Amino acid sequence: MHETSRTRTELEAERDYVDGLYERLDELRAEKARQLAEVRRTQAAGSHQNRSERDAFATMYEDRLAQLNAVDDRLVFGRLDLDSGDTRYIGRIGLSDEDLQQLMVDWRAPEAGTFYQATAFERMGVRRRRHLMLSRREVVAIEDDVLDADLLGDDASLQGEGALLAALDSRRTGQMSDIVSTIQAEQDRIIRAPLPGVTVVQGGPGTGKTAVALHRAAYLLYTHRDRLKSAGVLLVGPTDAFMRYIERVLPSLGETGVVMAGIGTLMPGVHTVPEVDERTAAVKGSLEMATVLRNAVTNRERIPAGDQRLNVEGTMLTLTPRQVSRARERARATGKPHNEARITFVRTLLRELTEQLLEKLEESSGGGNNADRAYLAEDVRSARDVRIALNLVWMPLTPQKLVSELFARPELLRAAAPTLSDDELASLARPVDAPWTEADVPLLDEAAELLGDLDVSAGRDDAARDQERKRDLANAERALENVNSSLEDSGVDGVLSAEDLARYNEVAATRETAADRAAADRTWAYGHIVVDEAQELSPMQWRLLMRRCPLKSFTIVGDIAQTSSAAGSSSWREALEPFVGDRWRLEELTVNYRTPAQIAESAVRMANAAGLVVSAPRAVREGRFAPILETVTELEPALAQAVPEELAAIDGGLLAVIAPEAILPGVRSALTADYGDRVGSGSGGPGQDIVVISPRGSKGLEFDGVVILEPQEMLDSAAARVGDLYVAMTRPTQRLRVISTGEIPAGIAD
Ligand SMILES: Nc1ncnc2c1ncn2[C@@H]1O[C@H](COP(=O)(O)OP(=O)(O)OP(=O)(O)O)[C@@H](O)[C@H]1O
Repeated sequence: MHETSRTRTELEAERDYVDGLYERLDELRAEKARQLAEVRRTQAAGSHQNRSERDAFATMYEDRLAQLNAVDDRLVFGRLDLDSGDTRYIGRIGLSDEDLQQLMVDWRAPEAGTFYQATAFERMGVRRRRHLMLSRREVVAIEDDVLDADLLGDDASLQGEGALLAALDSRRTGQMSDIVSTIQAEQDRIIRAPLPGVTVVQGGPGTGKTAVALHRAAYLLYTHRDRLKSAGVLLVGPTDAFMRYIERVLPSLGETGVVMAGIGTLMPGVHTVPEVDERTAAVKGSLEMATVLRNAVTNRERIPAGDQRLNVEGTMLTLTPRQVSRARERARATGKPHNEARITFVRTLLRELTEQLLEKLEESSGGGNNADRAYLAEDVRSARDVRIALNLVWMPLTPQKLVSELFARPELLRAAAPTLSDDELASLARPVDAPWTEADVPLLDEAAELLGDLDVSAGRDDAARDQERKRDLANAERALENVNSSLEDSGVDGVLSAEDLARYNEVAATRETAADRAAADRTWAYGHIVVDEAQELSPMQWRLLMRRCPLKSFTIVGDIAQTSSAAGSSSWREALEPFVGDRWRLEELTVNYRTPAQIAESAVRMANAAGLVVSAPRAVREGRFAPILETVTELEPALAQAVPEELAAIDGGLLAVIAPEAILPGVRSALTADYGDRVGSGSGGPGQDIVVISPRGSKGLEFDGVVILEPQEMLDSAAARVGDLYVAMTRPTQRLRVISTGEIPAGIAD
């Protein structure tokens, strides 16, 4: 048969099959919608238990429906033809027909692994791998990798090259998209790495670290559902702009159970601003702060200088330093945090003061006093003098109060931080009502650990919640016996467990998702944590994250060469050693999927010339445009000329103007004057095709075109790091233009 007509017939056959898959998807959606409507209709009636069961089902159907709706785009993307003669379709979720015959395998399932891993050298039972490219619901192209050594050319390392290059060349939207159809073998190995332990993924710019981190989160939730579902997975990124950039990827993979948080948002209820002063960030980020905070807390458990006279209902009692000191020892011996140990402290002193009151009253009445001890204890407890005296020596504290007063009162800070230099102390000083910064979050978290629960009655709430959960679980088990069969979902996921249903029950009761609850609870212990741009984390931030995952199950992705925070790391070993010793494994990503070779090479030359050693990944694309370098006398006219030219060259794509922090406001207002609402920040919003951003703000993001202003300034300014310019230069997917009123930094040109 003629080649093109053969391809046409194949294409038609694939279209038919894919039509069938969408039909099945629509059927399942209709079924879920019907079940949901039915449950809602009967919701009002019945006993409390019946109602909560129905709520649970309603929530579950809503979740399933949302999942089915999320996978419409590029539902299926691959097909494997196996040595056994079987054919297997790979897609975003698993689908089976009514007779439970498998129609499509979930990309995360073990049987789908070969789609990403098989090569001509190690075929893994695969004869042919086919990539299906869809536009809406229609197959528009197919591309085959024939894994038969005789038929192959030299380079077998890129899988589905056509599909991959099409994905890489597509215009950027300001929102990251998933790469599920073109995951490459070295990425897949990391995505499917075992759950336990710490996996560090080091990779240069554009090697897909963020993509891998997100797909790994989805893979882990799918594969280790039982272990991770209730504990959840936390994904931490550097900035809110970055979190917005990646927020749609997981839903498009059908996952809603991941808590995504910027590192500055991990203290519930505390809103933060960036820490602008590098020196302050470095001091706050160092592990010494853990000791400083411990000292700050113990210094707030004071011994008064002399005896205190306390008036209790007209009788004068004496509180001696020795009494306070003994009570403090007892309280500290409980090993509890400050606020909780305070109960022992107060109880001990109240008992002693009550004793004293009793003695005094007996003395004054000649031994004949028979006042009820309980009454006297109450008198002591409620006496104003007593309350003030006890509070002065052992004040109940919130983390916010401890930290804000520590930084606002030099004498407190000096006493708590004897090892910090005057400069370091000065960098921490600030007014008591200053806004919280991102670097304060781990300090507040540390303080919360040292202080414990302020409202000790919260302990009772926890107990009540536990009790309720046990009851939910028992109800769920009973309910499941009756209805398990109706839960079978014809192939979309498996059968629910009692735990599942209990979780849905809880969720239904509180009307929030498990992820919401986790995000709102500072002490939530996650089953796994994925950290992106991890090189930026300070030791104190690491310490916080380690606390959030007692199992120490982490995926850590980053690039040491891109570190820009003064508090960040210069080696993975140094960053992780204090927490996990050498118990971590290193994986590397070596291919740059974003930046064309001409631009990537220029960035590497610049970094090397400035003394930064970078791992230089191999760029997948040559690129059509060499970087444009301009030395000008005045910046503004040069920018005014460059922007329209670049916009035209990227033909409706997204353009970033990356400038040093100091000139950013001027650049923004100049561009806003010309382009109005089209100018945005971060990765841009709807209708925005120009963003103005600092090098650090651009971290993790990407754009079709990038204009860098004053590159030398990015290297020279007080807080500058070579990594800043390196990050800026590696953001474009198509074009780079560098404009400078001074020298163009060495290495950028050939
Ligand atoms: N296998 C792949 N198929 C298609 N696109 C890919 C693949 N791997 C990576 N990409 C694309 O390459 C670009 C860079 O990926 P990503 O942002 O994850 O890289 P990164 O290593 O986190 O980069 P950086 O460290 O510079 O922020 C993204 O547009 C991503 O979608």
